[in-house]
Amino acid sequence: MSEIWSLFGSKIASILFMWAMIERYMPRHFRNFIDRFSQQLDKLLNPYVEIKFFEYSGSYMRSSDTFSAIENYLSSKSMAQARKLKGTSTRNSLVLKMDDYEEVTDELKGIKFSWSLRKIVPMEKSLSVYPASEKRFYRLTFHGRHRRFVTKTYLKHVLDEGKAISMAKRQRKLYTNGNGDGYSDKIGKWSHVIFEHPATFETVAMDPEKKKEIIEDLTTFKNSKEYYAKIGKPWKRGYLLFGPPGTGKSTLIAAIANFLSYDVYDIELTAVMSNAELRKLLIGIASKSVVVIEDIDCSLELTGQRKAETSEKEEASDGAVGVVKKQAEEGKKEKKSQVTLSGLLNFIDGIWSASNGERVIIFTTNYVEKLDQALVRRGRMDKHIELSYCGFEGFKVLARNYLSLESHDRFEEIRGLLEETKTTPADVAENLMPKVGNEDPERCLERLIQALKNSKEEATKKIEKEKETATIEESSGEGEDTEDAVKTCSRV
Ligand SMILES: Nc1ncnc2c1ncn2[C@@H]1O[C@H](COP(=O)(O)OP(=O)(O)OP(=O)(O)O)[C@@H](O)[C@H]1O
Ligand SMILES: [Mg+2]
Repeated sequence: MSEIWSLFGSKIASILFMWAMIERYMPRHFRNFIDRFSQQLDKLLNPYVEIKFFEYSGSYMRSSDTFSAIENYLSSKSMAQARKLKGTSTRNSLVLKMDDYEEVTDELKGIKFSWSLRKIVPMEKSLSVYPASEKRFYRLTFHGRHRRFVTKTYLKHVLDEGKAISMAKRQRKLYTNGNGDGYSDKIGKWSHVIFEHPATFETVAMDPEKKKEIIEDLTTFKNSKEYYAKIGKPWKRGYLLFGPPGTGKSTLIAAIANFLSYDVYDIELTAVMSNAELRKLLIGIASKSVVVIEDIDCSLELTGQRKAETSEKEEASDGAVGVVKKQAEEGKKEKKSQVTLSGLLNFIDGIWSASNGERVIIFTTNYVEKLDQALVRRGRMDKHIELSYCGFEGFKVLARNYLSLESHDRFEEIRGLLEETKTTPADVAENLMPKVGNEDPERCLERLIQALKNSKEEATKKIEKEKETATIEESSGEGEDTEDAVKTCSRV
C-alpha cells in the first residue's frame, strides 16, 4: 500500500513540475487557448453559477444592506432547514440565523436555488491598525440557464422580501418637532422616542364596514408604488379624521401606523415658527411614515386671530391688570407661529412633498366645519373619516377588548341605551375597564348601564330645559315684535 502511495505522489509531483515548465515556456497565445478550453470544459462539467454577497462593502467597510436583506429573507428557511443555527438577541426578541457553512435551498416559480453562508479567513496577520477579520458572504448557486431569471426577477424578489421583513421587524419611532422654546439647534429638527402604541384595527371600536374600507384603502396604497409612478403622482395619501373628543381619532392613527409598520411624525404646528422651518421638517421626514397634525383647527391662523381678538377685548375691560397682561402677551406674540395656510398647503402637496414618498398624512379635528375648504379638498385629504359616538358594534369590540366577552344577556339592553344616547367610545371604555384586580364583568356592564341611564336622563332634562327656554324666548320675542311694530308705527 505504501508503495502505491509513494508511486502516486511521485507521479503527481512530476505532473506539477511538467505543468510549471509548460506554463513558463509555452507561447502566450497557446496558453490563452488552453485557459479558454479549460473554462469551456469547466462550464460543460459544472453548469452552475455562483454569486457572492459580502457582509461589508465599499472602502469604508459599511455593513451591506443587501447582506442583511438576504439574511432576513433566509431566516425562516434557515429555521426550517439549517442544522446549525446562531442565536442573537435584539431589543424585543431572539433571532435565529444559519451558522457559517450551512446551506439552505429556496424555490421560486419551480426553479431551485441554493444559499450558503461562507467566510474567508485571513491567512496572514494584518499590519494594519485594524485587526484583519473574516469576510463573511452569502453564496447563491443556481443553474446557468436561469441566469436571466436570477438577475431580472429572483434577486429583486429576495431583496424586496428581505427589506419588507426588516421593515416589519424594526423598532419603530415616534418623532416630534422641537419643543418651540426657541433653542436654535432644535429648529427644523425632529426628536424621537420608540413608538410602542398597542392599538390595532382589531382593538379600534368603529363601524365594521368603515373599518374594512380603511384597511382596504391602506392596503391598496401600500402596494401601489408602480401605479403612483405611472400616473405621475407622489406616493402619498391624505386622511382627515374628524369627530367629537374621545371618539378614537388618535387611537385610529396609532392603529394605522401599526398596520402599515410605519414611523409616526407628530407635528406640533404651533411650535413651527415659519413656513421655511416647516419645509425643513418636511425634508427630514423619511419614507414609510405617517405624518400627523392633530387638532388642525387649533393650529391654523384663522383660529389664532380669533383668540387674539378676544384677549384684546378682555384687556380693554380689565384696566390696569390688562396692561400687565398685555405686556406678557406681547412677549408671547413674538414667538407666535408664522406658518400660513399656503405654507401648510405646500407642505402637503408642494414640490418638496414628493421627496421620500410612501407617506400617509393625517389631520384630525373636532370641528370639521371650521377648516378651510382648500385644506381638506379631495386630492389633498383623499379620505374624510368621521369617528362618531359609540354604536353597538363598537361596544362589542370594546367588550371583547376589556372584558373578553363575546356576548351577554345584558348586551340587548346596552344596545337600546346606546341608540338613545350620545356616548363616546372613550366613556364606554372607561366604564368597562375593571376598577379592581379581578372585577366581575357583570359589575362592569352594570356600571356602564348605569352611566348610560344617567346620560339619557341628563339628555332628556337638557332637551326639556331647551324647550322651556325656547318658549320663553318666543313669548318675549313676540312682545319685542309688538314693541318694534308700535315704534315703527309711531315713527310713521
Ligand atoms: N374608537 C375607539 N376604539 C377603541 N378605544 C377608543 C376609541 N375611542 C376612544 N377610545 C379610548 O378612549 C381613549 C381616548 O381616545 P382618543 O384619544 O383616541 O380620542 P380622540 O378622538 O383622539 O380625542 P380628542 O379629540 O380629544 O383628541 C383612548 O385611549 C382609548 O382607550
Ligand atoms: Mg386625539
